[in-house]
Amino acid sequence: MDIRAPEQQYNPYRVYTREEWARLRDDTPMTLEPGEFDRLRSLHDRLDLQEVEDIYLPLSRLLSIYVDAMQRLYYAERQFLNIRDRKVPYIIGVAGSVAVGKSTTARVLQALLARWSPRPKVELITTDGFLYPKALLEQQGILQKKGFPESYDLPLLLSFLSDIKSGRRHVRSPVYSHLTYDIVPNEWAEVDQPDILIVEGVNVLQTGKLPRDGKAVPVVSDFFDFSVYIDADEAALRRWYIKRFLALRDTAFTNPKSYFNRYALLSDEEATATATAIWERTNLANLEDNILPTRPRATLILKKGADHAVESVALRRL
Ligand SMILES: Nc1ncnc2c1ncn2[C@@H]1O[C@H](COP(=O)(O)OP(=O)(O)O)[C@@H](O)[C@H]1O
Ligand SMILES: CC(C)(COP(=O)(O)O)[C@@H](O)C(=O)NCCC(=O)O
Repeated sequence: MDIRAPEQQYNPYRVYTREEWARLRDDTPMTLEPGEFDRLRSLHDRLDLQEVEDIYLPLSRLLSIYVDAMQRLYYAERQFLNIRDRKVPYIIGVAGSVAVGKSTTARVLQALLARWSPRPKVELITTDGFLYPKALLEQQGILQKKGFPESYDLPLLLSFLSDIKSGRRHVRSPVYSHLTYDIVPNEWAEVDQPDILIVEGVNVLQTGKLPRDGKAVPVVSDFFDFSVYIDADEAALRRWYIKRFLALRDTAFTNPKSYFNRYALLSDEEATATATAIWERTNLANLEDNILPTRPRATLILKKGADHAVESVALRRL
């Protein structure tokens, strides 16, 4: 037990206020066009010029240092071992609760990193493509646990990442549809030897239970070179989830093909009650049991305030 006062104990993270972090941008140029912000922003997330300048440009600068250093280490080791093979993709994981804004962060990073010079090939995948099909989740009685570790085809995700890291060409990932609430049959997203791959999903930092006999069991984050956890207080996440549900009721859910079409005619009060119930039963339970416990495994933690803006940044010490 560490009996030192909390302020004297070792903290694996250096923590920066938004203002301190923003200064680390240095002279990193803004490479996004004004018109791109709407395309990159998810429903109800916040993304403006200030957020990109203060948070994402310093992060892009930091990542360029990490990627460059890793490449040099990789070549040095290849020289030492006297082997020649192609360089492996650099993989960045993006984790956090449902409704925290992972998709926005992942898309902004993809856009910024793709504009480094010389232009790297930056691909993005979301882990929802590796959810089991709805029929299988129903059969196992876990449809209400969508997003929990047991709802994913983990061996398929691990073999996908292993193929990417081993330099395979045309690696395919299944595709998930929020509209049908299911995997799309016979549709694939293809990843073809990127320089950088961003892997976004609620559970990407999970380790599962490690076997007692010491047998090697890969976990998703074994394939990551860098990871970002997006954090926010539960009260804010709940509010964002409910607000998004109300917005989807008036848009996506009105499509007769939407799995949630039956919610399209709910009153504000009814929709709020339904969203609160889904939040508590599924997404809050998943946050508490499976997602939040992985936060201390991230390289970088972006903490958002009630207005979606990042208010502090924690970077793991090397
Ligand atoms: N039922 C739904 N119908 C349509 N789009 C949805 C639905 N649920 C979530 N989305 C969209 O899917 C994306 C991923 O959402 P989510 O997994 O909650 O991650 P995050 O909010 O952290 O990006 C977001 O762009 C969100 O707006
Ligand atoms: C599809 C998700 C599990 C997240 O997938 P991810 O890409 O993070 O693996 C989540 O967005 C979701 O739809 N959850 C189901 C419960 C709900 O409708 O809120």
